[in-house]
Amino acid sequence: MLQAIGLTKDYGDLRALDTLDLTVEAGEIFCLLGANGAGKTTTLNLFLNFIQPCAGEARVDGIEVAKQPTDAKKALAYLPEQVMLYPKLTGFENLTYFLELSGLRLPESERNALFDQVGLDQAASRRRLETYSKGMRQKVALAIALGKKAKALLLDEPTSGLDPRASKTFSDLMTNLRDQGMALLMATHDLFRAREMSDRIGVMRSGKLVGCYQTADLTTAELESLYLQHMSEA
Ligand SMILES: Nc1ncnc2c1ncn2[C@@H]1O[C@H](COP(=O)(O)OP(=O)(O)OP(=O)(O)O)[C@@H](O)[C@H]1O
Repeated sequence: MLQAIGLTKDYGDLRALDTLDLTVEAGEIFCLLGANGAGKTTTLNLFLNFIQPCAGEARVDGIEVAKQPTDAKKALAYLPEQVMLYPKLTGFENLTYFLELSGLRLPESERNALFDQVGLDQAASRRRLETYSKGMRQKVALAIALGKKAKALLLDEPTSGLDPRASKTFSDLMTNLRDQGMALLMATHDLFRAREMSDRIGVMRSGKLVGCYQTADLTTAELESLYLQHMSEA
């Protein structure tokens, strides 16, 4: 569903992403780990067409992002570290507005059902977004993604700033989306949650994918040890 083929991005002399080859299948959660500046956000930004590759391709559902950005975008949803929604509108109004921007007019019952799916109760969905916690704002963004029937979800540092309970709720939601067939690519520093929710984990360093692991084969301690080993390699 998500495919990077020799994907490369330079900023002047700096190679921010170096010939990345990566596939995330439908029904899979792939977590990208790596130190600050390793190239995780650059990877997401290339899939989102926020930036252009210097070489290689990013593909979404077989569509080359740089060549057909509008079509690629239809299949994608994005959850940035800080969800950008309208603070003066309610969660429900935000959902309605963003779905309409995507050309979707769903009956109220279906919009309510989207909030049920992400675990935001109806009373809360009628409150202004400025009163929401980070976890609640994420739920609105996920309801929008579900409403759009996005096939793939890109996430940047989604669990930073979430308390342990909200983080666990978030993790359960992600595995639920995965089980519905969505492909999820997540940049994170949260080894514990990455280990808990993902199917595969990639470790990036200096723009390169230096390790790729099946999560089921690893304990959190083993993952941490592997991660530190990669970070200490010159
Ligand atoms: N617009 C830009 N101009 C110049 N350099 C950039 C730009 N955006 C990113 N970089 C550089 O590209 C490299 C990769 O950055 P990127 O944001 O992808 O890292 P990251 O792995 O997401 O880090 P973090 O964990 O801090 O979010 C870094 O060295 C960064 O300074």
